[in-house]
Amino acid sequence: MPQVLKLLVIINPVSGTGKQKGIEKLLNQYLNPARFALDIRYTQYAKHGMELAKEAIAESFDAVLAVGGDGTVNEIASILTGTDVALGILPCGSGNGLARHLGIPMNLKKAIAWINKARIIKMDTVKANQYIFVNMGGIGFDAFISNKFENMKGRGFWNYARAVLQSFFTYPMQNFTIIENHQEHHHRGFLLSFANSDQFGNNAFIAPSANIQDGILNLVLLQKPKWYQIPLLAFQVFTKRIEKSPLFSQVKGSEFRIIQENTLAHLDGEPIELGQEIHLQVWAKSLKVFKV
Ligand SMILES: Nc1ncnc2c1ncn2[C@@H]1O[C@H](COP(=O)(O)OP(=O)(O)OP(=O)(O)O)[C@@H](O)[C@H]1O
Repeated sequence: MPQVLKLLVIINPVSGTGKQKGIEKLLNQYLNPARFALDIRYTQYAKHGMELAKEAIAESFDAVLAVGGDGTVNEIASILTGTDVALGILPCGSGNGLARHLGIPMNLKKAIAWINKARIIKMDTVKANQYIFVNMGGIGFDAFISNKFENMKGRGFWNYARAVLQSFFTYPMQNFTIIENHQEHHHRGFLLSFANSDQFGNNAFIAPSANIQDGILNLVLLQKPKWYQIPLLAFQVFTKRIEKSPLFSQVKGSEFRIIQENTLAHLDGEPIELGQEIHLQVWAKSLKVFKV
């Protein structure tokens, strides 16, 4: 008989639009007790997820189930990276990028059933200066939007779309320098995404060929579309066809230095001051995650 896994459930009560209310009842009802022994803790303030993940390691839990959005996943994953403690996700955020990439259902009852039958695989994570991200980082327009979105009251897809529309036409192109193997390449672009997985969240595929198990980071440079190019670009983003766009270019590698004009970046959707120089390094197969 398979071993019962000691599972710490970490719930962010303020993530997303409140889908996590009632989650304890669902877990008690649907999580397989023959496979998981549960303990449940709530985050009480920003970054508390990191402290709770440290408790999971100190208390010899086998796995953590993150109940929240990409920010909560990032906090917990950044602590579990390089350890034997596995990460599962019950998606309750606005974008749920990594959860979607892993194929976790957005419906919580179905997501719990998914966890019941999942196995554990190892995925890559990425170091960006002294921080870790698991899904997507970036500079330029998407960093600007993540900062704007954080300061907005509402969450969810439509509020995110509103933030994008409000700034899209006025946000200027930026200079980015990409340094790989001592070779400098100068670019101008609208955004530069650091893609470990293929999507931002909400099935917006900025890097359709990115894979969390290949030891490779896809750097995607996007040019600013003219207004009449937006419908086709949006179609290409949501149908995994963006690589066909003339606005898209990409380099792949495991280590880069990036120089930007600004100091703002985002890591897994959370805005962060990373400075003008960013050192990106893939940490291959460093995080255990649940996957069907
Ligand atoms: N009890 C709390 N009170 C206030 N902030 C919290 C609390 N618990 C966690 N946080 C913070 O909430 C922030 C948002 O969390 P998260 O990213 O999971 O949700 P979201 O922003 O709604 O989803 P998404 O990232 O998918 O848009 C994180 O930065 C986290 O540190």
